[in-house]
Amino acid sequence: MTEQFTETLKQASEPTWTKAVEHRFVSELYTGTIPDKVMAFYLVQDHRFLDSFLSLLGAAMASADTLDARLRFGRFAGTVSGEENTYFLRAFESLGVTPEDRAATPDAEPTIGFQSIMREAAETRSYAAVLSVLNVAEGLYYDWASRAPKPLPKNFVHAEWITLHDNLEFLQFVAFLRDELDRVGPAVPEISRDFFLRAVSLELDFFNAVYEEGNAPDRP
Ligand SMILES: Cc1ncc(C[n+]2csc(CCO)c2C)c(N)n1
Repeated sequence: MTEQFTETLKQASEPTWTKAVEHRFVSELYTGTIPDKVMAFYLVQDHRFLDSFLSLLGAAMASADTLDARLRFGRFAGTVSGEENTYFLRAFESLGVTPEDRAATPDAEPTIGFQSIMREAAETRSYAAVLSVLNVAEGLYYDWASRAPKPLPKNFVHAEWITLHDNLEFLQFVAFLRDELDRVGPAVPEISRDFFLRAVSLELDFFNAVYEEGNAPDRP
């Protein structure tokens, strides 16, 4: 059954997928208790992720095999370029992160890893490879965001990072990505699996990096 293809990939990525979705960063985000220093580090790194992510979306638009898919990627690229970038800038301001601070912060290892896997997927010109990375980057974020308990934290820096990944438009986009990979992935299972599994590992590494020495205080 072709519609189980993404489910098979997700199962194959366990236990890493669940470790990422249930990460300490996620549980502290739910309760609004991530220290500012940790959140600032995460968002500075993630803002860089966004840059390569937009070029991956461009590759999706170029490699898609239908007009409908191209239109959806185009609309989504518009949302990401507008609202999401605004969130980052407001969050940096609220956390006291200046443009100079950002410029002085080097890319963390998982940031470099993500930039290269996104570039690599784009360069394959394979729609399935691009979709595999997108399914992880979007599906894994929807998975944890949609499980957030209510009420959301008061601080918008935390609350909006949840609602950006748990809203109707995002849910529909995640469902679209899944349907697309279920449709085109089974013809190229090895490349799909390779990109999917590597992307899940990078997601976990990305969360782990924010708690590594130098970035975060120890647990109280
Ligand atoms: C490491 C990392 N992985 C996935 C996402 C999720 N994500 C990246 S771009 C984008 C599109 C618009 O929200 C989404 C959902 C992230 N932010 N950071």
